[in-house]
Amino acid sequence: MEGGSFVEESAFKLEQERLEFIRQYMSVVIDTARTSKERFLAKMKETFADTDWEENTEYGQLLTTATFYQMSNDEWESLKRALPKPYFARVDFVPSEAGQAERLYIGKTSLFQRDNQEQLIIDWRSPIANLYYDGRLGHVSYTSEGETYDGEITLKRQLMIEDGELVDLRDIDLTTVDELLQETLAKSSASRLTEIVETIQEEQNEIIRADLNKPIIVQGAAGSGKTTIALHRISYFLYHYKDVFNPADLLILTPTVLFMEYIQEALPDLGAERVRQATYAQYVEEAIGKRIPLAKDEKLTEVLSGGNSTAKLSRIKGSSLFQQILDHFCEEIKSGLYFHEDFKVDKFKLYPASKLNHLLTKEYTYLPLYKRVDKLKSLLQQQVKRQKDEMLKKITAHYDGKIEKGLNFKGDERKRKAYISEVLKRKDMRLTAFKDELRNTVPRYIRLVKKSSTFTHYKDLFSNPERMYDYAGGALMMEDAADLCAYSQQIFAKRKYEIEDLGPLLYLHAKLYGVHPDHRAKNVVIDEAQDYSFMQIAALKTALETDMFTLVGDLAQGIHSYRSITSWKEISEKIFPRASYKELKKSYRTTIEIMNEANKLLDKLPYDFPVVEPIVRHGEMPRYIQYENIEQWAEGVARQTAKWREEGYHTFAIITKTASDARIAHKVLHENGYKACLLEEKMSIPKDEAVIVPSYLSKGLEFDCVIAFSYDEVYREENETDLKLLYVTMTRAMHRLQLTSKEEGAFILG
Ligand SMILES: Nc1ncnc2c1ncn2[C@@H]1O[C@H](COP(=O)(O)OP(=O)(O)OP(=O)(O)O)[C@@H](O)[C@H]1O
Repeated sequence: MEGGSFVEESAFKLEQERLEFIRQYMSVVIDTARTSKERFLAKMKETFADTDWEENTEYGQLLTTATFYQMSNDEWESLKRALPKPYFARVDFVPSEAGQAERLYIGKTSLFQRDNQEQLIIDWRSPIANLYYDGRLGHVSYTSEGETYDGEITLKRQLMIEDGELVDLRDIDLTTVDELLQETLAKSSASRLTEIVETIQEEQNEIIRADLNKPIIVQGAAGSGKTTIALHRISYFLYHYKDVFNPADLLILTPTVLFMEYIQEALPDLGAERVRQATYAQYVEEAIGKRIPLAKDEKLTEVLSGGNSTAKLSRIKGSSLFQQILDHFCEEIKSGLYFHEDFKVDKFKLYPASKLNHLLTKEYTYLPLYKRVDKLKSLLQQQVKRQKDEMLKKITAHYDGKIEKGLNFKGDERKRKAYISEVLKRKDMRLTAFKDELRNTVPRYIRLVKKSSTFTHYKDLFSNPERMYDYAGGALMMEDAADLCAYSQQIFAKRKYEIEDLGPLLYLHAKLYGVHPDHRAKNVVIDEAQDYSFMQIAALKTALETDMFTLVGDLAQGIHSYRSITSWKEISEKIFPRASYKELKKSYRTTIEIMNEANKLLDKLPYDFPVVEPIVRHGEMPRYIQYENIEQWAEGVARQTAKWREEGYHTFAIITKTASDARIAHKVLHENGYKACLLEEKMSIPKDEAVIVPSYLSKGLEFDCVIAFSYDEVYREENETDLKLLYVTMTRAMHRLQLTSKEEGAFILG
C-alpha cells in the first residue's frame, strides 16, 4: 500500500479482511450452487475450519443462507469470473430518510444475501451504483424504478484488487484527479477492447445510462470510447431487461469481420457474449435469405487517386432521395397487383375485386406488399370454406328442383326419363367441377398476381431512366438518372451488386416481403455509423420494424463520405425523430502530443469539427522521419519496435494509406527478416506480432505504437479523404507515433 497514515492503514486492513471474507463466501457459493445441502454443510465446515465464524453471528447467518442460493448458469459463470476481483469501489451513502449509512461495494456482478436481500456486492449497472459514477461527495440523489432517493455520500473509495489481493485503495474527494484513469490509460494495449467499468467517466456514463427506450446518436472524437461505451450500454440494457429480453435479439453491426474479432473479447466480461454480430453485408444476406455477390469495392482507391467518376452515383443510391424513388417504385409495383376480376367459385361471386383492392391498398398497409397478398389468399380460403355448404346446398337445390319438375312431367315417359338422367348427369358434373374449384380457385385466382423476387424488381428499377427521373420528382437530373441506370445495369450484367445496392435492396425487400422475425433484431448498435448511408440506416429501421438504435460514430473519420452521411441531422430528423443526441469530445486513447498533432488535420477539413481534448497524459512528440531507401526503413522498424518492446509496449502497427503500400511494407520487412503480419479484412489480429494494415482497415483499432508508412502513396492536403485517413492513422496510436516517408511532406504536416 502506498501513503500510510494510521487511518489509511487501518482502513486498508479492514478492507483486506472484508475482501478475504467475501472471496471465501463467493467460493462456497460457487462450489455449492448446484450441490445438495449436506454437501454444502460439509464444504462449509471444511472451508471455515480455522475461522471463528460461529462467534460472529453476522457472518454465520450469511453462510447458512448460501445453501439457498439458487443461481442461473449465467450468474454462476459471472460470479466465477468475478472471483479474482469481486469489486472495485466502495461508496458510503447515508440516505436522508432512514439515516443509516450504507456501504456499497460495486463490482462487475452482484452478490446478495438470499434471505434479507442485502447486497454484498452491487452490480455496476444497478441504479444505486450510479452514485459511484455520477455522485460527488456530499448531497446526491439517484433514481430507481421511478423513485428518487436523496442522501449524502460520505466516502468514495477505489479499491485496486489483483488476483484476489487488495493492492491499494484510494479515497476520492472533490479535488482528486482520477489517478486510476490515468494509470489505466498509461498501460499497454492488448490488441483487444476491454471493459472499463472502474473508470467510466461522467460524460460516458450519461450515454451508457441514457433512456433505454429511446434511440441515441453519439458523435464522439477518435478515442473517446465510443465503441467501448456502446458495448457497456448493451451490457446495461441486458441487465435491466434480463427477464424480458433475449441477448440474441440484440445486434451489433461492425464495419469489418476484423473489427468483430477485436471487440469479441470484451463481450463476455460485459455479460453480452450471446449478442449477435454482423457486418452490414452479412446482415442483409441473412435478412433476404440469399447470398449477394458483391463487385470489388475500388471506389475508395479511386477517390484516393483523385478520381471516382461514380462517386456521385454512390451518393444518390445512399440518399434520402433514393428512398423516395424506391417508395414510388413500390407504389407502382402495388398498382400492378390490383385485382381486375371478382373472385368467384362456380357461379357464386364471393368477393368483388374492388373490395379486395381496398384491402390491399388501404386496410393491410401495415404489412409488406406480398404479405398482403398472402393474407388475402388466406382470407379467400376462409371465405370459400365458410360458404362451401351454402353453395353446395344451392347447387343441389337447383338440380333437385329440376328433377322434381321432371318427375311431375306428364308426357312421354321416354322423354321424361331422358330429361331426368340428363339433369342427374349435369348435377354430377357440376358437383365434381365444384369440388375441384373449391380446391383450386383460390390459388388460381391469386396466381393472377405476378410475384417477382426482390432482385428482379430491383434490376427492373434501373431499366428505365425516364421512370426513375419521374419518381425523383425533379430532384434528379435526367442525365444522372440515365448514368445511374446504365452504370448499375453494367454491374448487374456481371451478376454482381455493389455495396451501395445493399441498403436499397434491404429496403425493397422489407417493403415487398418483410424480414422474418427470426432474422430481425429488437435493438441495434451501429459502430462507425458515419460510414453508413442514409439509405442503409433507413433500410435497417424499416426491415427491423424498430427505432431502438444506438448509433456511434465520428464524422471526422468518415472516409467513405462520398457515399455515406456527412451530418447526423438528416438521420435524426428523418429516421430517428425520437433520438437523443450526445457528443464526446475527450480522447482517452492518445497522448496530448499525438492528439495535438492530429487535431491540426481537423483544422484543414472543410467542416466545423470541434478540437479533440486529450485526457492529460504526456508522451513523446510524434516524429516525422524521411528514409533514404526502403531497406534502411525496414531496419529502422526492427530497431524501433525492439526499443519500444524494451520500454514495455506490446502492440505495434505499420499503417499505410492503402493496400498497395501495405503489400510493399510487408514484402520488404519479410525480406529483411522482420516478422510482421499483413492484416486483411477477414483475419484476426495476432497478439505477438507487429501488424501491417491499410488506414481504412485500421478504423476502430488501437495500438501502443504506430509507424505510419508512405512509399508510393502520399497524403494530399486538398483531398478530404486523405486528410481523414491520415487522421484515422494518427489516432490509432496510444503512446508512440512515427511518420515515415520517402518524400518530404508526405504526411501533410511535419
Ligand atoms: N473511461 C475510460 N477508462 C479507461 N479507458 C478508457 C475510458 N474510455 C475510453 N477508454 C479507452 O480509450 C480507448 C479508446 O476507446 P474506443 O476504442 O472505444 O474509442 P472510439 O471512440 O471507438 O475510438 P475510434 O473512433 O478512434 O475508433 C480504449 O483503449 C478504451 O479502453
